[in-house]
Amino acid sequence: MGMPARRARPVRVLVDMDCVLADFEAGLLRGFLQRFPGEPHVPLEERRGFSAREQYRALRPDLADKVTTVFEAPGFFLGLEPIPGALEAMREMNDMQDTQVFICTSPLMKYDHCVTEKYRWVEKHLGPQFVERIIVTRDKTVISGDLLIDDKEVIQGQEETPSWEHILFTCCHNQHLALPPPQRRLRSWSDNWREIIDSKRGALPLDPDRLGLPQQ
Ligand SMILES: O=c1ccn([C@@H]2O[C@H](COP(=O)(O)O)[C@@H](O)[C@H]2O)c(=O)[nH]1
Ligand SMILES: [Mg+2]
Repeated sequence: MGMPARRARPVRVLVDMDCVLADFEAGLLRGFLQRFPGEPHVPLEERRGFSAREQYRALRPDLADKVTTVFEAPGFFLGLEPIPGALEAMREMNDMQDTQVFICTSPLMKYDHCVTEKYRWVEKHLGPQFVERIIVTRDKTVISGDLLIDDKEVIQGQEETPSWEHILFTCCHNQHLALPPPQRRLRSWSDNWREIIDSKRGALPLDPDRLGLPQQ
């Protein structure tokens, strides 16, 4: 008979929203061109660095505030298109055994529309079961997880050694970066995200059931 089966701890995956699930960069460029036709802009192939605001500032100082008005406007976050393959990947990940999925996203400081629209976006594209999985935080380092899939090249906060491994999700603004080993990339949702999740299973405390070892 033996002892009741004990399961291994699930792998907890934190998935960023802007540029990973929702196409922030394409929405921003589209909105900028509509709002400020005739002004210089940064084509997606030329985006460098996380902050669009700073790159527009470098192009011409007054463009920093102009580009910011685009992503602070009502309807901006709700209107973003899903990143190709993201919704299917999230549903599949959520159905995987021994896997917990959370959406981990940072709000704007000017949060009026951003926060509610992020919730509405998730409900619209992924459904209410994912709304329960939203974590909104300006500091992702204090959230515990095994993996954080995020397009931001450097993620810093109060916790110097976050529990998660940061997987850099490729986006126009980070595609040129050479990553310091052993940092890993996910090039798109067609890339090997399942393998990355499975690579974390070996690092978890071993399940005696699966090894045939006596349980304590
Ligand atoms: O130039 C920019 C570009 C983006 N933002 C905001 O940062 C967060 C990104 O959140 P993540 O969770 O890291 O994806 C989002 O609120 C963007 O609007 C910015 O402030 N300036
Ligand atoms: Mg992001």
